[in-house]
Amino acid sequence: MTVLDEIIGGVRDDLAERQRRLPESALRDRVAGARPALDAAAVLRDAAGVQVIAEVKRASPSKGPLAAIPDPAELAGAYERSGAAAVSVLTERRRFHGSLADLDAVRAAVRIPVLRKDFVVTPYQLWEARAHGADLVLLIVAALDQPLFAELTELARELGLTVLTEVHDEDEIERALAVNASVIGVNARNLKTLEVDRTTFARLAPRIPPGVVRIAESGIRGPQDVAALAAHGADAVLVGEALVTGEGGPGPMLTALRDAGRR
Ligand SMILES: O=P(O)(O)OC[C@@H](O)[C@@H](O)c1c[nH]c2ccccc12
Repeated sequence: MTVLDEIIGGVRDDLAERQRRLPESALRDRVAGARPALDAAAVLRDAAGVQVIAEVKRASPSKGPLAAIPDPAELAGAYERSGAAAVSVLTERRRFHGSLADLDAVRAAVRIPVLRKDFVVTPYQLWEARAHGADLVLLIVAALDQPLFAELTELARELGLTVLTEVHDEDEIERALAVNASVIGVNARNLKTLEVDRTTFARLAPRIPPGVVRIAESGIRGPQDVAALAAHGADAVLVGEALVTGEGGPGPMLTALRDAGRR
């Protein structure tokens, strides 16, 4: 059993509990009354430089607790003021200490696109994402078989959500392209082993066709890493730990990351 399998087991248990409390039909009603999702793909590609998706991240399976983040809305506001293109909110509870309440708080606090970052394995979670104001949703190819991945991609699009399709090898890029993924995130962390390989983006980026938004995810420590990823064609970077643990708050680090990604 991999770490990913273990995480998904917990996600399914928590999900069953939420589904008992709130039927999908109630979520659908909420979605019908929600304001439409923002066009996030357009925001993530900007000729002026590498865009930063800043993550609200309290903890991770690999590092344990990172930051308490008592007020996610305040952190997200700081991200927005410091020039983040989008905010990622981890909603997984057991390993990342996140929640849909965090997503609600962040959604209410910022005008930029918001990503629901979780281990999505059922349509219900996509309805949840939209009902709670997400513009983007993460789909992890390694967590899904191809028919389910295709089904979730299609439903997400119907809901107006931009899919950030996460891959970590060549085979997964092929699977992403088979469903016409428009935004691909290359995760330097292998979710089955939790190991980070910082050469992953440089190796895989050439396999992603032009026209697809290319995002480098995980293990970005500071400006030097962003400069290297920019040279390898990253449109955006997804950063958690370096922002939530940075001295002097997230602002200075975010500014430095953006400066390093200028073109
Ligand atoms: O904290 P980091 O190393 O900057 O990583 C952020 C983000 O890439 C990471 O949280 C992440 C990427 N893909 C995921 C999938 C699930 C949970 C978390 C993730």
